[in-house]
Amino acid sequence: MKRLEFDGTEKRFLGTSALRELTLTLEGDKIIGLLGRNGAGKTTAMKLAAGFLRPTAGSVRAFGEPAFNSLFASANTIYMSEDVRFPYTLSLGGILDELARAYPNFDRALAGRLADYFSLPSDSKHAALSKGMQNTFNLIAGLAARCPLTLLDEPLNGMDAAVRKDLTSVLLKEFIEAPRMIIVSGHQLQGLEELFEEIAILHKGRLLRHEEADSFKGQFKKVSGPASAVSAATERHTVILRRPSLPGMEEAIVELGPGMTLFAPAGTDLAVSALSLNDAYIAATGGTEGGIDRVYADPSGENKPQNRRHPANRP
Ligand SMILES: Nc1ncnc2c1ncn2[C@@H]1O[C@H](COP(=O)(O)OP(=O)(O)OP(=O)(O)O)[C@@H](O)[C@H]1O
Repeated sequence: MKRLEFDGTEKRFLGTSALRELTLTLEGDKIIGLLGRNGAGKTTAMKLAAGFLRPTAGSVRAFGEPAFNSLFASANTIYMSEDVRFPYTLSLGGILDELARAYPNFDRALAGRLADYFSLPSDSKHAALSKGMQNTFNLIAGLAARCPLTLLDEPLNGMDAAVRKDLTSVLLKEFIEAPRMIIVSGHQLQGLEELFEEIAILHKGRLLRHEEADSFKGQFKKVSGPASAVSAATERHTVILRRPSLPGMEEAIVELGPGMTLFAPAGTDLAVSALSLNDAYIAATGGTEGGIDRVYADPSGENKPQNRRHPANRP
């Protein structure tokens, strides 16, 4: 049974198209990164998957059933984000008790231990917590529910570095302890990138990429060295960003053509290095030569991006 299927899914809000013709099938127990810049459509896709929104056109199916209005799908799905609010009258402990009643796999004891570890007192009110603490609590609750389809919308927003590091470990431990499909959205990966087996990138409401994280990452390289050597080495690839570094030197980020590789020729000063998943995804969704430096170097705006072939540059 397919866990989650978007088929020609469109979602419009009055005049805005949040998602356009999204066709994407996700299967199996794995941690999947749903990536995209601000406004790409990640939250909309997650809320459609959770059955909170009805698609304008096309369909969204979870566990083989329409996600919207399916009791079976909603009993097996949990969506968490920093915007999820709980009844004001309940304490944190009370919220965990209620969630344990709603979700059959909810590990109430573990949720309590995690809440203690992250200094979230059982008798506190959710609304009285700081933003980062609210999001920490929401993530604990979302993971302790152990739902077969777990949707975490920007789960590390607002957390300090130490909490982020701990919660990244919690996410991995939880996945190992109770394998499920965990979809994590974000525009800043904040250390989560090592967890992703698969990624889907949304860009301006459309699916830009869907593939294994390692294979995606391997398609991008950073090339730096003398300008002429950088030009020669990158001419057969899609140049995403190119900028001067030291005098006479340049650095470029390229996307390799299918089946192509790029090595620094022996005896040259050219350096070729891999990109992190975070940088590769930014490159894939950036697509303007020169990056922010171009704005400062060319105040007239006449020197428009040259790389119109890049998918991220399509209107
Ligand atoms: N309820 C709404 N009413 C009107 N427009 C909306 C609504 N929800 C989302 N949008 C629009 O749909 C588009 C996609 O928004 P969405 O929140 O899904 O993106 P996102 O990728 O999650 O962005 P971010 O990373 O900034 O949270 C945006 O242009 C947004 O303004």
